[in-house]
Amino acid sequence: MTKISLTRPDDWHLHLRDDVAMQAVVADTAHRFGRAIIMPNLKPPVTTTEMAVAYRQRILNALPDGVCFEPLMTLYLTDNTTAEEIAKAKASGWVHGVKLYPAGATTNSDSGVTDLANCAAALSAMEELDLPLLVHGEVTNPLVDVFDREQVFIARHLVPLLEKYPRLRVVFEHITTKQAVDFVKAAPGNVAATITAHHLLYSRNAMFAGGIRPHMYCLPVLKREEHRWALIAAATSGNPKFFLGTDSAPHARSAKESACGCAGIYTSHAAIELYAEVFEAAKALDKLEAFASFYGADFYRLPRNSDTITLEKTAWVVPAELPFGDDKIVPLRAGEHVAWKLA
Ligand SMILES: NC(=O)N[C@@H](CC(=O)O)C(=O)O
Ligand SMILES: [Zn+2]
Ligand SMILES: [Zn+2]
Repeated sequence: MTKISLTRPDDWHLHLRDDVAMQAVVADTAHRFGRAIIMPNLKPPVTTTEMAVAYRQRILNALPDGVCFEPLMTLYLTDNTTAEEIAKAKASGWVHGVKLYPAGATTNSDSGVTDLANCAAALSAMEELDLPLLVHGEVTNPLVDVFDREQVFIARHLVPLLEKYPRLRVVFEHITTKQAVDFVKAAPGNVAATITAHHLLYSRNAMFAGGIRPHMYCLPVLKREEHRWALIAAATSGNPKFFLGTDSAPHARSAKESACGCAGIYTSHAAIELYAEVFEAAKALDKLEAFASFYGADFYRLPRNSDTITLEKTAWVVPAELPFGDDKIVPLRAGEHVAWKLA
């Protein structure tokens, strides 16, 4: 196969940042995807509907002329999020989910939730109003091994959460383990998961290939090869609970190449192309469209896109770096080939 057309995909997990950083990256997403779920972990975080609506407008203002792209906004859940704020978010029509960051789990999660018990009113309101909870599913206990934090989160937090709020729609974001795949498969229909391109393409070996590779560091951290196989099997299975979410998370080169480098991998410049590589290698290109363009929209109860994109099997070289305000981003595959190209 040398060319494929698919319904325009959506990205169900994306970091666009703000200001000049956003200006540098938003076109990469908007050229490929019709919509994206925009993560709220700005500084300060997007904790109110008012902030989300203002952020949405800044995203629209940053779009290149003539490009049609719909940012789907989210709120950042804190210990203090009220049921009133949830009602406001739902009523606005612009907010499509509320993001749970366990405090300290990842980039800009300092204002995140310290104990889910503090969020009872907000979670009840979300269940009642049918506003999905989007979860960064890792425990933060420093005694838990960093490679086990996702599987421990399932048992300690996700299972009790779904017992308490059985009708709450939950997206387990950027899953990285076989345990997460098994959990989502066995869960009822109100539970789904996003899977990134980098967790489908790389195992943790990639972080240490010939030396330490800060641009391959993200959270949840890359896992063993056997987990990657489980993710590929889930993504290519045709199970509508698994859909595309890049978690493209740009950081300045200087912040990544540091004694304490930031977590996050930038993939928006080649996002759908990278997924095409995975699906082709798994001999499942026929499953790509539903994973990328149907299942997420269905879960979020939004119409599927009606236009299409075309990918060609033409290798191209990713630039060594991309502009990022005063700094640069080192994108995934910098200086290396990507097998598919957006026509
Ligand atoms: N994925 C990452 O490694 N980083 C994300 C945060 C997140 O999604 O956890 C970021 O905002 O940089
Ligand atoms: Zn996360
Ligand atoms: Zn993320």
